[in-house]
Amino acid sequence: MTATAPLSAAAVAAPVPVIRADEVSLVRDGNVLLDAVSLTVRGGEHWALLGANGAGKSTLLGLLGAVTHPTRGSVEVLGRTLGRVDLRELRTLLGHVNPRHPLRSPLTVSEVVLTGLTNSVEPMPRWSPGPGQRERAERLLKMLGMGGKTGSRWPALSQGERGRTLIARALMPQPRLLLLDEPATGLDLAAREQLLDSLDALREEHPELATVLVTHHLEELPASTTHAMLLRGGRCLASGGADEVLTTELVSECFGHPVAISRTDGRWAARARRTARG
Ligand SMILES: Nc1ncnc2c1ncn2[C@@H]1O[C@H](COP(=O)(O)OP(=O)(O)OP(=O)(O)O)[C@@H](O)[C@H]1O
Repeated sequence: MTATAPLSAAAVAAPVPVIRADEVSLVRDGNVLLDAVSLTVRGGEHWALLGANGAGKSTLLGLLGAVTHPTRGSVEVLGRTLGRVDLRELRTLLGHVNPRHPLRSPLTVSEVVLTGLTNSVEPMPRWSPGPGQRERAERLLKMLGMGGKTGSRWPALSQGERGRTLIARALMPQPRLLLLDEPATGLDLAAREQLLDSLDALREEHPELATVLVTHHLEELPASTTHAMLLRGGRCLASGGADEVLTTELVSECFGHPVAISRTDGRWAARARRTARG
């Protein structure tokens, strides 16, 4: 397989990692935003990317989503090296959910989801979806708990409903990897739980799909999370199986604060550790 061969169904089915970032560094204006970070994500793996504000989580997500190029190191998507292949082609394999989706017009939920096929914010002029595509949009919305809202208009949606609509939109081109940047931020308790249930359902229905989810809060991790990476100051502090990485010791070091981590019914929680008062 050469780096420049066109993507084929056979290549997509090949047992190569969905994404492999090898010692990636990113320098902007002389600042090292990421320093030699390596991450390999395989089909069916669900990664949590955690770290304090400014740790480099969104920067790494941008590299994984083929939005930015590394200053050093390499990123391979299904064995194709970023910078050597057509980015537009690679991006169809990567669903990126941006919570700041810049949509202004009052599209319906179904219309927003269908823009995932043209990778545009607004519907493309002179493009209309086929019946199979409409049916897929409806099916995804139903799986994400939005089946009763397909005709609702974007400006009238709650933040949680928008988030789930954007996940359905990102899934339209059948990506191999879904990148989720703080999907639960700003959601109330019920909306967060609905989102996490939807992510668990999605992962069950699409066992080949890989995901990388950025968050600050362990409570925002779905129970189906399999792996985790902790970033601190642009460096990888720990990376591997979720239960090996999401420990009291490592998470405390990552956030520079003593916390105690627990896991109940598959879900994680963090609380500050009490320090002895003198
Ligand atoms: N274009 C840029 N030029 C210079 N510095 C940048 C640029 N983009 C981001 N940074 C800096 O890089 C660091 C990492 O930013 P990034 O957004 O990746 O962090 P994050 O972990 O996602 O943070 P947060 O949790 O606050 O969203 C921050 O200190 C940020 O100020």
